[in-house]
Amino acid sequence: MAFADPHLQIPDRYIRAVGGSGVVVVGDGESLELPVVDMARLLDPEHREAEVALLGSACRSWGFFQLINHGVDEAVIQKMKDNTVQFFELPLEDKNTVAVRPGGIEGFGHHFRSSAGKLDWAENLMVETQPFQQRNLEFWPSKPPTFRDSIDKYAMEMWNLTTRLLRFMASDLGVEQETLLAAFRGKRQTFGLHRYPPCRHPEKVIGISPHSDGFGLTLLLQVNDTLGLQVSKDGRWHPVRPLPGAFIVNVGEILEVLTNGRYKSVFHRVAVDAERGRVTVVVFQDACINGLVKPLPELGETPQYRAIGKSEYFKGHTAEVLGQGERFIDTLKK
Ligand SMILES: O=C(O)CCC(=O)C(=O)O
Ligand SMILES: [Fe+2]
Repeated sequence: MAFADPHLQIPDRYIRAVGGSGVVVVGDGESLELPVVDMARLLDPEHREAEVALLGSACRSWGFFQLINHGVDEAVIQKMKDNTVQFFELPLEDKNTVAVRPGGIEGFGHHFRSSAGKLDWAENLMVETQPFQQRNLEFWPSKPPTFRDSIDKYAMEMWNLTTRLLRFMASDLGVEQETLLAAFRGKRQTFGLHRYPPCRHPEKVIGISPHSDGFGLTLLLQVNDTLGLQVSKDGRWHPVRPLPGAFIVNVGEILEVLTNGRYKSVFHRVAVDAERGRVTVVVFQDACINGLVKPLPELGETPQYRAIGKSEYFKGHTAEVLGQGERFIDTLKK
């Protein structure tokens, strides 16, 4: 595999003519930091109002924030981190026992390809974790032995965290909590575990090409402190400096549509480091209203997006017909 031997030439299918990790990033001094939302303050009646406003403004202006004091069981987080690292350290043949199949999404392998057919400098494991009946355990690694249990417990924690966040988002948006929760309840939850190996020429490759997330809400956990994630704001890439123990949360395209454009789903990408690998655990929470992607009725008096069926939406989102800087939901705008 290309990643294994640091002395090998970088294969052409990873090399980006333009748009490698070297492209303009804001300098250290001028870099804006992501907003930081404090769950302890959201839960404290004395600070709630101000913190809800901060959460709302983060979702409206950045589409991203860091979440501290989130209350997720630290032992469950640690197990998930350890098992993810142990899985990626397995020999390739072990990882390939859950290899992604042609045309499939779940499993281990390379999942992301730019429109020019170039590969991202990463290996990934994708598994669907909810609804329970839809779990394909054949794609859940049996090594390390505690991995399945770790995924199961982490899945539950992430759903609970999602419901906590949605309640405060509903409050910011001025909608009934239940209306927003109902759009997410019982829907798909997908895990994306990513490993970005170091690369001797990071400027020639990219860990994940620029994209905006297609589901409702994304909850990202950095397993180590290697930098890499960059968020687009005002036409420039801002490196995210993860706070110890924080989650990085971002608005997906479906949440943008549900809020009728109030919250923003923004482009982000991952740059690769020359010396250090990076591992992340990403959980995507899906949403829809009676099988449709459309604005919540309470917010959609004048809908900004036309309603579309779920399967048509996913076909559109995954099709490689969009140019750089375009999102599928922009094609739904009225
Ligand atoms: O690993 C990261 O930092 C970002 C991953 C990501 O953007 C994704 O999985 O959609
Ligand atoms: Fe993403």
